[in-house]
Amino acid sequence: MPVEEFVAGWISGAAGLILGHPLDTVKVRLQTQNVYRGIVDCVIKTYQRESVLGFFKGMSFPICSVAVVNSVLFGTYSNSLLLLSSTSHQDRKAQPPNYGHIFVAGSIAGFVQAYCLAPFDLIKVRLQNQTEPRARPGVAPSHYRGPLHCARTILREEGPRGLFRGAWALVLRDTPSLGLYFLTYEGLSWWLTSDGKERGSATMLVAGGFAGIISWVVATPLDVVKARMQMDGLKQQEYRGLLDCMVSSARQEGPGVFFRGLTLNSARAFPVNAVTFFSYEHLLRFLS
Ligand SMILES: C[N+](C)(C)CCCC[C@H](N)C(=O)O
Repeated sequence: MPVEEFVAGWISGAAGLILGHPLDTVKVRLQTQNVYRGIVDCVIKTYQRESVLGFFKGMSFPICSVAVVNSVLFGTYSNSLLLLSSTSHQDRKAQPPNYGHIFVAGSIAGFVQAYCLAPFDLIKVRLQNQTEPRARPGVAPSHYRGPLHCARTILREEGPRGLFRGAWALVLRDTPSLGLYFLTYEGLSWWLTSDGKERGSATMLVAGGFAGIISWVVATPLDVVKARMQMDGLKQQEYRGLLDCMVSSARQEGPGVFFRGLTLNSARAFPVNAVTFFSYEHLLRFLS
């Protein structure tokens, strides 16, 4: 089993994550809280109340978890593709990709990583949604004091299943959209590289960026549902399940609700995934 794919997946994921986190925080807030008039309003309010640090809330944990999640994603993808098409990373460069295999391998990887991601993502979303300024003497502390405290509190208040709230929405979001993610990346890379040539750095950046945008566009409706399900249960439970969350969100706020965060997801997706694939490919060359 090629281990270097896991290592490359981990490091490249971390690079992308740091770059995209501030935009991710703004997105999560817009998706789950109805107090902002738009992106600019949310940025200004966050900055005024919480300073630059507000945008980095909930980041320390994903930095650790990305090690697990992204290496599971890229490792499962490569190894599934190896099983399906019996070609290794090196051989695949030489022949045209089988897009069916790529989509299936990406979807399997998406399914597996969604389960690993679920608790980490839930904690991230809960912390990002705490809009209180940093704790000071005299000011009541936030409900969650940090990632571990958040995990313990959820376990106590909502039980172990609480940590997997929204997990189904996450699995549904990630299974097809990660299939599409790898499909776009491989397709565009193949198209941009002339016959017999090595894949160039610019190709990796462009193909990675577009893979990110396309997969996020497809994933955004379920991303909204997922974020709402994850926040549910904090005060009192509002939704009876995934379908109920979809129907009542659409009824109360119109179908446009499913596209909340689309602009931000896409703006964040390009640089994040350009850097992710670029560093992934270069690390693989270096490691193998
Ligand atoms: C499948 N979905 C679109 C949800 C995510 C795909 C991209 C994953 C990347 N780590 C990122 O955060 O952009």
